[in-house]
Amino acid sequence: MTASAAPVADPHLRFAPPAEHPRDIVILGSTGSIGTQAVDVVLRNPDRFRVTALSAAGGRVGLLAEQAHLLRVTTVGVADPTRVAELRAALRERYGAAEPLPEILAGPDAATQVAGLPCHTVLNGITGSIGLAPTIAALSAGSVLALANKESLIVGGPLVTALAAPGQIVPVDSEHSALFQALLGGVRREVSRLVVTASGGPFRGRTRAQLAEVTPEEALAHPTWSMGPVITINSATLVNKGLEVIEAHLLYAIPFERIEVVVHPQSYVHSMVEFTDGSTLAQAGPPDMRGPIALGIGWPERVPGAAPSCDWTRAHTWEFFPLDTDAFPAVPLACHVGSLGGVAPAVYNAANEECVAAFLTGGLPFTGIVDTVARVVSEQGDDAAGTSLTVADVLEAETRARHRARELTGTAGTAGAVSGGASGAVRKG
Ligand SMILES: NC(=O)C1=CN([C@@H]2O[C@H](COP(=O)(O)OP(=O)(O)OC[C@H]3O[C@@H](n4cnc5c(N)ncnc54)[C@H](OP(=O)(O)O)[C@@H]3O)[C@@H](O)[C@H]2O)C=CC1
Ligand SMILES: CC(=O)[C@@H](O)[C@H](O)COP(=O)(O)O
Ligand SMILES: [Mn+2]
Repeated sequence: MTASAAPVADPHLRFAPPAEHPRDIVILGSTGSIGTQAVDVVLRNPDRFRVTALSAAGGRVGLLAEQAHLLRVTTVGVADPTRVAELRAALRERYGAAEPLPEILAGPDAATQVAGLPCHTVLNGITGSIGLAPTIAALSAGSVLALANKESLIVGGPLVTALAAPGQIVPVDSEHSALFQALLGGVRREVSRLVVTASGGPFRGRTRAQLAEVTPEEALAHPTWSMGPVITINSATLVNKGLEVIEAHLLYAIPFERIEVVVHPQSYVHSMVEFTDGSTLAQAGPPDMRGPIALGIGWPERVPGAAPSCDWTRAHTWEFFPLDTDAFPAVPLACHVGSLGGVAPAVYNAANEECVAAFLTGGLPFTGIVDTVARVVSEQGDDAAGTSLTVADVLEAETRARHRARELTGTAGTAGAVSGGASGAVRKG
């Protein structure tokens, strides 16, 4: 895959005009881990941010209604149309009888419609490749895209990078926010390597044989971050780090050979940029996503007190280890699909989303996740690899990969992925 010559995330460029306060923000996935932390950042900074619209799948309508009321939004989107009556009742309870309710958009395209509303910045905090259409809508509307939903960039690949103007995407993923900040230390031709840190997940140090019997409960116990279930399992398999290497390649137009992963169990150093003169710039802070979220929606300004800073009065140690790719082959597999390009990253991601669902429901052993993804990639990853990509290509590749993953895991006919994927509609299962 050749990344576009101009990086879509570039801290030296300002896509939007100088910030006006308060800045209008749209939050997609507002009821999730990223979304609730974003709401927290906004509520603590009412002079800087005004949220105009929210969207969610529909699993937590009480929370969604509470957020809508607290933020006084004009529009609420919900992907599952069967939850509208409950949402309206929850809104009415909070707004009282007299006050008009926000407009409700419902159905599989609700998030995409919300993403296309006029605003300064759209924060995409949806989980899974179902975030692709909203990402495209936000970019097409000319908004800044504060991107947590890495899957949309990865499955869309050159489609998304071609649509984004240089500087239009501001990363929210902690590693990519760190790279973004460290890249300010030099110009692109002076960058020699991107070094992406990985916590190593709850099973760091185990051999492949020791991974065979681990349970969903153990895999959901991330050592340093509290996140939604899909990314938490992805951190345990290191698929998250594989996705993040592709994400770094697409955001910063750096070839895979110059992107490295290093295991750093404390999750204080969020990533590093090495420059041609041998100097390395690292970005650090205690693991707290409110920092990258605030930077993503506030860029180019920093939000004072957004997240705690390091406590240098206390002795502590930061360790770094090489990645064990025998126990955790997801990262080299991701580099392989990233280099193939075309739909190969979409196949990797779609198969993984299905396998994570199968693992969480007890239908697949932990090591079966990446084994199955590798099998689906070997069968389907070369299809349309490296060719120009359309949304239809991505959706078709995803459907085939999901189908094959379900066949291989024996979950065909079940509810499937936690998020329905780029071609799906709403949260299932
Ligand atoms: N959590 C974290 O710290 C980090 C997350 N990320 C990335 O951010 C994204 C979100 O992760 P996270 O917050 O952990 O996930 P969660 O599972 O906690 O939240 C997902 C959110 O997406 C919503 N959603 C799901 N499907 C749809 C849909 N079809 N339309 C609209 N909304 C939908 C959910 O709604 P509902 O509540 O109704 O189900 C929920 O609000 C992922 O891409 C993840 O990889 C990246 C770095 C860190
Ligand atoms: C907070 C964040 O950005 C996550 O993507 C985090 O990086 C997950 O931790 P791992 O390093 O274990 O994947
Ligand atoms: Mn991350």
